[in-house]
Amino acid sequence: MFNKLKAKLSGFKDKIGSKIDEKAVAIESVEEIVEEIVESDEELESPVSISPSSQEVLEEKPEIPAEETRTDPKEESKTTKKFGFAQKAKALVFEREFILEEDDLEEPLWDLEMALLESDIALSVSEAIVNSVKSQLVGTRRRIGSNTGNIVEDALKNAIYDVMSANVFDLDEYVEKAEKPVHIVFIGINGTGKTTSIAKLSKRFKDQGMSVVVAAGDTFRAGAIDQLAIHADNIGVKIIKHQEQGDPAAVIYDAMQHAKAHNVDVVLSDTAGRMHTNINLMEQLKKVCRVAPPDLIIFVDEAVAGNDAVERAAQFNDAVPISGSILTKTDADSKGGAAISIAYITGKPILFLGMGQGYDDIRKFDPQWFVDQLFGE
Ligand SMILES: Nc1nc2c(ncn2[C@@H]2O[C@H](COP(=O)(O)OP(=O)(O)OP(=O)(O)O)[C@@H](O)[C@H]2O)c(=O)[nH]1
Repeated sequence: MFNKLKAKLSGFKDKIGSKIDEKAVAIESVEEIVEEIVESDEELESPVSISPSSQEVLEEKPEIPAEETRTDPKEESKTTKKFGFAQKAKALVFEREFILEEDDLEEPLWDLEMALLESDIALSVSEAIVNSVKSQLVGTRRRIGSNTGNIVEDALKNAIYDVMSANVFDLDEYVEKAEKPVHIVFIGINGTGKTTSIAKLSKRFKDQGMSVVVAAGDTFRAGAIDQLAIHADNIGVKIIKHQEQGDPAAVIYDAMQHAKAHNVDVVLSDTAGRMHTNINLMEQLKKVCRVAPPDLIIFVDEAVAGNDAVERAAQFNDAVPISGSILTKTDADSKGGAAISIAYITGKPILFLGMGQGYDDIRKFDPQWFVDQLFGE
């Protein structure tokens, strides 16, 4: 997953890491070391070992408050047991520090932006990431340990996390608290994985102890109703269906009536795949939303479509405001562009990632997990 993007980010990290090494200068500083709190008399009598972080230790004896010397020995013992004190020493440490100027980063940042664009990350998102990395790295005096790569990695992680975590939304929490039945409509173009995602989420809700009905609102594509019926049968959830070419709004309305009559928790409505440019089908979608108003509209597209998926999400969002997206086929996506861009561009969060064809191959989206994947082994 995302292997090409990982390699590109790693290349940037190495480049800036070498630049930092080039610019870093050694500095000396005195550091106060406070050793562990001494808890008892016995420990007080034994010498306390100090392991300074560098060559020279400037000694400093433990300080005992003057009035303690006047107290009864038993009381003193109690006092030290109760409060203890810290063993202190000062060490002369050698560290390195650096300041990166804008000039130092100009070329690597340009390369980073190109790498992000080649990974199908939308232009405005690439710019946001590059600007964030720049503002984190340029101009501030920073001290470094031995690993310069961590400084760059942290800057990249922060930048990518920020663009991905727009309006994070917890679907499980929403469904748990919402008035039932919760109605979720799935939209998107053909073949991106709407039906499969409905099947995966049906199983997920069922595993959480909820009752689920699926509505076969894709009356347009031959075989779509049967496909959903097979999933429903495999998972053990009820399906509401009409004839092919029937009115999807009527099917979905019936599914909601059934759910209300039988205290069903969640209704997941399939719809026919459509291009956002197909005016008739978009009108049909609006009709579905009028007749059986959804609590949530989830846009489904495939991660492998990259920028196209992001543009489609934005256009669908203009037609019928989406609540969030599911990106499918991330198991086959080496670029990661759609996953990184879609929340930033639509202002609506990614809710789940499809990661395979099995019913359990769905993962609740967590931007931190995603960012960690990009820098993991
Ligand atoms: N590798 C992989 N394949 C997936 C994933 N999600 C769906 N698919 C496959 O993508 C193909 C299309 O999935 P569907 O669920 O039929 O797509 P759809 O959007 O309902 O298609 P239409 O009914 O034509 O609108 C199927 O072969 C799925 O098994 C995924 O996360 N990973």
